[in-house]
Amino acid sequence: MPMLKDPSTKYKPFKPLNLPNRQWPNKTIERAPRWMATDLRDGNQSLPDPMDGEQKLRFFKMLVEIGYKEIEVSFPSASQVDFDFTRRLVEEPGLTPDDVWLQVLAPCREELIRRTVESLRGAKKAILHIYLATSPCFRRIIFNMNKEESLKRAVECARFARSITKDDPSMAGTEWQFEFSPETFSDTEPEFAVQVCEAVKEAWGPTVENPIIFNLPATVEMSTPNIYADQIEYFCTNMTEREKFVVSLHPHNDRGCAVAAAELAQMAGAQRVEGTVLGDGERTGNVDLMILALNLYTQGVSPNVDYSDINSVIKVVEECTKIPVPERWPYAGSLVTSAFSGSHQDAIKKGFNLREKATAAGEEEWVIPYLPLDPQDIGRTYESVIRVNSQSGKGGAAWVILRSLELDLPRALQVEFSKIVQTETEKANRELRPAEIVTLFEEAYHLKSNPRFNLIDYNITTDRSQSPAPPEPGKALNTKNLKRRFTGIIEIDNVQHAVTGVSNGAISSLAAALSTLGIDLDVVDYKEHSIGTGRETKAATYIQCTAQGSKAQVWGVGLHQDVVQASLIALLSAASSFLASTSGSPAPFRPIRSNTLTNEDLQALEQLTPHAPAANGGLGSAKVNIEQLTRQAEAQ
Ligand SMILES: CC(=O)SCCNC(=O)CCNC(=O)[C@H](O)C(C)(C)COP(=O)(O)OP(=O)(O)OC[C@H]1O[C@@H](n2cnc3c(N)ncnc32)[C@H](O)[C@@H]1OP(=O)(O)O
Ligand SMILES: CC(C)C(=O)C(=O)O
Repeated sequence: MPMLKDPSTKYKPFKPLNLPNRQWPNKTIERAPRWMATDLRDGNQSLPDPMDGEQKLRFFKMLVEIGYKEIEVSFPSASQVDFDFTRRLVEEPGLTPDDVWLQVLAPCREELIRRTVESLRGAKKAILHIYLATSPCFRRIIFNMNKEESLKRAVECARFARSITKDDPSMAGTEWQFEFSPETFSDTEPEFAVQVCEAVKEAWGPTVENPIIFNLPATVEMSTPNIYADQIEYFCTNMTEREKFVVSLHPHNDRGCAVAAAELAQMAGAQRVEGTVLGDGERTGNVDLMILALNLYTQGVSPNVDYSDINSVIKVVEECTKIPVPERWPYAGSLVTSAFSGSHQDAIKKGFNLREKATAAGEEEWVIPYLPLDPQDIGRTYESVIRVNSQSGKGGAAWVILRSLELDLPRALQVEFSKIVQTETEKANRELRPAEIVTLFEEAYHLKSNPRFNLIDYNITTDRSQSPAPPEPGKALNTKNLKRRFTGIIEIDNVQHAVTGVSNGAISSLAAALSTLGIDLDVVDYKEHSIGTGRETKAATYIQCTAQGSKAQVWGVGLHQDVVQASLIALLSAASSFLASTSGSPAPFRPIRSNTLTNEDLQALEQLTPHAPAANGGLGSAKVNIEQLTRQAEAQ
C-alpha cells in the first residue's frame, strides 16, 4: 500500500496534556542524573543473537569502568544464561564492585518474580524492577484488563515482591531497592499512572532514605518530546510524598527524539535516566547514555561517567552486540569529527590557529567552529578532524601538511598546492589519505626526490670589491650595503656545476648565480618559520618566484637546520618548479659562461668541503668543470 493522501484516517495525533502552568521550559539541567545502564537487559533482548555469559561479562566490566553504578544485568526468568550470569556477578568475588547496584527485571507474575529474586540472593546491593503495561491500548489488547484489574495486579505484585525481599529475613544481607515501571507510561492516562503508582508506593512502603523508583517509560515514542516532559511534570507534581520516590526515565527512540525527550523530562523533574551505551535496544533503540553524558559535558556539567576512550567503548559494544555504530552517530561515529568540505575545514583550521594563541595566553574555553567537543577529550586525535576530497579547499590540504610535516604553508602556497590536490582527488574520485597528500606535496616541491637543482656545497662571503667604498677613518661602517657573493656547486640534472653570483643577500646572490645559467627568477614572497625546539630545530622556508619573461609564479620549499641553507634550497626548489612548469624540453637555461668565475671564486670553490664521489660523478664532475673553466679562462 502506498502512503495515504490523508493519513489522518489511519493515524491519530497524540493528544497533548492541558498543563497551562508548566514550569519545565524555564529550567536548565545543572547536574547529572542517576544513570542506569540497561544494555544487558533491554539492549540484549533486542539483539538477533543475544549475548552469551562471556560477552555479558565483558560488557558489564566496560560499564563499570565507564562509571555506571546501576546496571540492569538481566531478565533472569527469561533464560538460564541470564539467571546464571546474575548468579556469577553475585557469587564471584571481585566481579561486582561494592558501590554497584545489580538490577534485574521481571513481569508482574509471581512465579517469575520469585525466580528473579532468587537470582539475586546474596547480592550486596540489588534493585528489583517489575513492570506492568498501563496504557488503554495494552490493557485492552494484551491483558484484556480494565483499570481496576490492572491496578490490583500491580499492587499484588509489589506486595509479593516486598514479602520476598526486604520483608524476608533470609534476604537481610542485601540492600534492596524497588523499581516499578508502568510500562507504556507515555501512552497511559496521566491520572491513571499516578493512581497506580500511588497504590504501588503504598504497597512497597518506601522511606525518604530508601525511596521507591518510578520508572516512567516512553516504551514506544509517540509524541514530541515536550509532551513527554509535560507528562513527567504532571506525575512529579500530582504524586504525594515526592521525597519518597525517584522519578526515572526510560525513553525509546521511535521518532528519533529520545535524547531530547530525556533532556526535557529531566528539566521537568526526573532524577534518573535508563538507557544504553550507543543506543542499542528494541526497534530504534533506547536513549543513548553516551550522548546524554557528552551533551552534559559540552555544557560544562560533569556527567559522572568517563568516555575518555570512546574507541574502546565502541569496540566492546560492536563486538558484543554485533551491531556497527553508524558513521554519523553523535560523538562516536567515525565521521563526526571529520570535515571534508572546504569552508568547514577553513573555519576549523582558523579555530585551531586562534586556539593555540588563546591556550598560550591561559584561556581554556573551547571555541572551535563546527566542533562542539574537543575530540581529544574522548580519545580521538586531531589528524582525522580534516579530511580531503574533491569538496575540500586549500585549508584541508594545508591542515594535513601542517599536522604531518609541521609545515605552516603561506596562504598563496596553500592555494597553489590545493590545485594540485584538487586535480588528484578528481582523478581518483575519492578521498585522499594524509600520506598521499604528503607525497603529493613532497613531489610538487621536490622535498625528497628528483629536484632538477640540488645544492651540493656553497660559500657566502662579503664581496668588498662590489660593496660601497669603506668609510673614512673614524666613521661608522655601514654594513647594510655590503654585497654578498654566492659561490657554490649546484647539481643540475645530475651534472654538477660551479656557479657564482653577487647581490645584496644570500638568496639574491644565488638568484644572481642562477641567472648565469639562464634561470632568471625574481623572489616575490618569502616566509619562514622554525620546526621543533632545542637542538632539533629546523628552518622551513617558502619562496615564491616569478621568472623573467614569464608570467608563471612558482613556489619552492626548503628545510634545513641552517636557516640560510633552507632559503637556498627553497630557491632551488622554486627553480626546479619553474623548469617543471615550462612545457617541453629542452630546459630553457643556457650553458654556463666561463667568465662568471673569478680567480677568487675558483679559490673559494677549492676550499669547499670535499665530497664523496657520487654515482654521477659527485664532486669529481664539479672539479672537472672547475678545471675546464680555469683552462677556458686562461685561454681567453
Ligand atoms: C518493554 C519491555 O522491554 S518489557 C520486557 C520484555 N522482555 C522480554 O520479554 C524478554 C524476556 N521474556 C521472556 O523470556 C518471556 O516472555 C517470559 C519468560 C517473560 C514469559 O514467557 P511466556 O510465559 O512464554 O509468555 P510470552 O513470552 O508469550 O509473554 C506473553 C505473556 O506475558 C504477559 N505479559 C506481558 N507483559 C506482562 C507484564 N508486564 N506482567 C505480566 N504479564 C505480562 C502477556 O499478557 C502474555 O500472557 P498470556 O500468555 O497469558 O496472554
Ligand atoms: C520494562 C520497561 C521499563 C521497558 O523496557 C519499556 O517500557 O521500554
